[in-house]
Amino acid sequence: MASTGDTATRGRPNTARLLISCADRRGIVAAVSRFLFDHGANILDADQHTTDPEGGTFFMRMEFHLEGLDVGGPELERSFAERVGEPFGMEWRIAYACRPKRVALLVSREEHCLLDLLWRWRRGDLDAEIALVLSNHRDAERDVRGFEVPFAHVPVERGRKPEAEAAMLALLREHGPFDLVVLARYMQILSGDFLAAAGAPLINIHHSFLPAFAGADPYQRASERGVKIIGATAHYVTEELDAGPIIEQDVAHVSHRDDVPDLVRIGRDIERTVLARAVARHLADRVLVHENKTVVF
Ligand SMILES: Nc1nc2c(c(=O)[nH]1)N[C@@H](CN(C=O)c1ccc(C(=O)N[C@@H](CCC(=O)O)C(=O)O)cc1)CN2
Repeated sequence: MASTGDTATRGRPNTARLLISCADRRGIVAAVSRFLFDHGANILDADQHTTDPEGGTFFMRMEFHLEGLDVGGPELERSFAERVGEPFGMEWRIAYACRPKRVALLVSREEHCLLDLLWRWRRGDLDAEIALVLSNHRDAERDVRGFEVPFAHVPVERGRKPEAEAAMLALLREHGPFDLVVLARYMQILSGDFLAAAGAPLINIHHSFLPAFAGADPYQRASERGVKIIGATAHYVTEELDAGPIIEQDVAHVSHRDDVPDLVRIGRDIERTVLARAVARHLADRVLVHENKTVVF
């Protein structure tokens, strides 16, 4: 399992990230680099990927210094659209790293992923502002308040999930805007209406190596199947349960000697590390989604 070092997301101040996807063709890298050069940008990091040089899809991430730029953000974006974006038929955006992204965390009873993210944030290893924790239980309340983060309890009563989701959306609006909502072992299925209204992408940590054992109780089902590895998967949340674009995964070996509590215990470390990696990559604008898959730079 990789070290936690790869979850640090200290953004470079005064930089921006240009993210691009488009039909692959010759001249894209040259056009983007020339555009940035012409506007006085100093490129700090460049990465690209193509699914197929002949007719595939091209992806690019360029990180560059804003210092020395001859125009401001809005004019830069207007100029990029005219000179590069439209001629190449690009889907693109520019993310400015000047302000930390605002993050809300959702949790149910299992607190290991929540606390891991809060500890990384307090240590300065997560370049974000964690501005709200929502939970359908009160178990984490005392710990969250210890981090001086607002905590709200929104119970989900049987047959009254729409009311709970409405209350959660109101709290997200009150404490927002948010750039990301993280389901840190939040164990309620969210409706499509909630996802559409949340106002930010959502990342979930599923406690199995998807697509195996999607849904509830994956460790119980894995044990019954006699698996020799268990895993965790961080993915963007879609209306279809545990079927969103996968961002990060990892596994650990287990054996016939491990019962379900052992799998749960071993799984906790995988879950929290995988989630932290996925959140870090999202916060660093390193994840592009195409169809139901991701390109992670
Ligand atoms: N729309 C989505 N909502 C959620 C997703 C998702 O991918 N899309 N991921 C889940 C997390 N999860 C597994 O990782 C999961 C959570 C809950 C359940 C489930 O069956 N929940 C029951 C109630 C359980 C309870 O009351 O304790 C339910 O919601 O009816 C399965 C998988 C988070 N949400």
